[in-house]
Amino acid sequence: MNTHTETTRQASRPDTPGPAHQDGLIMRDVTMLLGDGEDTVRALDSVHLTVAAGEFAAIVGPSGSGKSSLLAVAGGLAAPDSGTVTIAGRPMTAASRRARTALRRDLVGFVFQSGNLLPALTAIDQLRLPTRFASPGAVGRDPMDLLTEVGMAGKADRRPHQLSGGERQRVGIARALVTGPRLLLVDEPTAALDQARSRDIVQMLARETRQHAVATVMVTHDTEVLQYCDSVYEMMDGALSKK
Ligand SMILES: Nc1ncnc2c1ncn2[C@@H]1O[C@H](COP(=O)(O)OP(=O)(O)OP(=O)(O)O)[C@@H](O)[C@H]1O
Repeated sequence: MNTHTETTRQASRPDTPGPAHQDGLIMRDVTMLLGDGEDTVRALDSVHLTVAAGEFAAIVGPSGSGKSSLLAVAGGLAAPDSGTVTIAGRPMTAASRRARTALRRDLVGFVFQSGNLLPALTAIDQLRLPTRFASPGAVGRDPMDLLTEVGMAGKADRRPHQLSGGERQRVGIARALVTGPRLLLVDEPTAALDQARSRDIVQMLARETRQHAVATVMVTHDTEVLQYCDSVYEMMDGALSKK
């Protein structure tokens, strides 16, 4: 546990203390329709999901069942047709589009399938970039400390093409964590990795989630890594149920 970061976080966000679940993600009765006319799809159908700070939740389900839609709405990238989304006590769905963008920047980290790194930047600069856009007073983490934590300190000056798939994913995860998010949304992090590297990456996500009290939601097709998660949900035709 990074005591300094935790203390600073409490001190700088006096409006969000309380039970751990209030510090995490709460989705209540969330419905989102996509498409129009006869082609309308209920991408999310009355979804309820609570992920506490420090909890690592996994979402599985067939292609087209609504998993990406769920991540998009949870992270404030898309607005649902009805229902509410709260992150660390902040109501995302009640916020204007502009306010939602600011909340997303301060509260949410995204990790994509292949790391999604910028080709021209070194590993350390991938982490420095988001800290430049953070709100004044935002609680961030030191880029080099974080690279060390994910085992990438020795390759801080390498660009993405000089890294393996697993190493790129480590940098992508570190980048998502550098602004000190309260919610981490992870989309198929092991899709391009072999089994051993997949385990390493998911174990690292589990450790980061607990040590830094982040609420983490990971979409995965990889049932092998579910053993490292605290809760597992299944998405089916837009409806979410606990497994
Ligand atoms: N822009 C859109 N317009 C209309 N329908 C859409 C749109 N985007 C997605 N959909 C539909 O919404 C449903 C949910 O899609 P979503 O991408 O959330 O599923 P998914 O579970 O993430 O799939 P995958 O595992 O293949 O990524 C699908 O039926 C999809 O065809």
